[in-house]
Amino acid sequence: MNDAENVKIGIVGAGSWGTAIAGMLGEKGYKLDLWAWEPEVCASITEKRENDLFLPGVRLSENIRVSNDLDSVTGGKDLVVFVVPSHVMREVAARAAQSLAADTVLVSAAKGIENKTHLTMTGVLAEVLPEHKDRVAVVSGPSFAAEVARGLPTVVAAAAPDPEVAAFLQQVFSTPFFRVYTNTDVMGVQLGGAVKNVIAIASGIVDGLELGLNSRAALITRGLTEIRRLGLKLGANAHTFAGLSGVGDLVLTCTGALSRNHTVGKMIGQGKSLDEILSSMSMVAEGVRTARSVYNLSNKINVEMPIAHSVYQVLYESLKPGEAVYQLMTRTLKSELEDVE
Ligand SMILES: NC(=O)c1ccc[n+]([C@@H]2O[C@H](COP(=O)([O-])OP(=O)(O)OC[C@H]3O[C@@H](n4cnc5c(N)ncnc54)[C@H](O)[C@@H]3O)[C@@H](O)[C@H]2O)c1
Ligand SMILES: O=P(O)(O)OC[C@H](O)CO
Repeated sequence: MNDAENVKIGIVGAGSWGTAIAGMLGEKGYKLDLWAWEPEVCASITEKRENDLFLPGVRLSENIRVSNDLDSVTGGKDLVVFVVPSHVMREVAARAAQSLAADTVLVSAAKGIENKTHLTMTGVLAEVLPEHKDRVAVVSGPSFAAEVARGLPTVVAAAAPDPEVAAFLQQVFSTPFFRVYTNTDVMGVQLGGAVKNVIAIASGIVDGLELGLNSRAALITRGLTEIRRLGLKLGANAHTFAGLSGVGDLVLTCTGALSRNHTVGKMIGQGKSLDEILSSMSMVAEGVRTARSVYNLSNKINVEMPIAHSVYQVLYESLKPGEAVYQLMTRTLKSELEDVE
């Protein structure tokens, strides 16, 4: 593995998060390539040094070279960071296959679970790019792009099955305002990041219905129980859910006004329809699709996830938000210690 200073980096995806990561690594001194899907994003960054579609108001380092040509961004790199929405990860990764060098480390910075396969994003990358499967990692944690872009202190986890790969990523990504902890629990780190988006929709609904702070705290706590239950069934480490990618990201997304997932939930709680909400958004709220994956996956492997199921029913089966709350509150009474391992 190349030492962290001389690493050649490609970033695939110039939405708000890919652009913020590129900006941060560019400021750190890396000369890097950034792939944008939209020609207008490419033009905006090239001409104005700003991504006015997805991260307006943030001046981007001259070290970033942006392109619509995927192969030129992924070819000959030591590290390629995939930051596209989860529903296009498979298609974009497949397009990158021919240009990737054999020893390139692949990182997912996206948060989602694929609808058809129920794979996490590193699962998708490993399936599409099998020769890289031992070098697939994830960076995840409480990190609003807009705050990272402003240089506000942020702390996340980098997880890879190989601790050396995780340590390499820690060196590459860390700055005085972006601190990275390593982990080897790739499944746990990703489940925390993906499923918190579903719980954040529920939290937004509670806020939209003006149900108060007690409700929100309860939702975060019981939401974490659901995430951990799913994670343990899928082989994750329980400690990961007490960490940055677990409770850290869950609290941020359930309480932060910057969250797209929380915003979607809030508008639903205020009476808007999902179609109406999604047609007014250019950004992705991953929890909307992940709710479907979590519903089907948890049914398949028999994991009890009542909050996540309620979100699914509100989004896709016309359950009224107030009715969902009533159903959750009147479930069979149980012991809190049932869920402690
Ligand atoms: N924005 C954040 O604060 C943040 C933080 C951490 C993780 N993430 C995760 O990063 C991932 C990317 O989200 P984002 O917030 O950067 O995106 P965004 O919502 O800001 O922008 C949408 C992105 O989707 C891309 N896109 C849409 N259709 C596409 C297609 N067919 N092919 C390729 N690209 C397509 C657009 O080019 C753009 O990059 C998501 O999984 C998200 O959960 C986001
Ligand atoms: O805006 P959201 O809801 O997609 O959340 C963004 C990040 O995942 C927060 O860590």
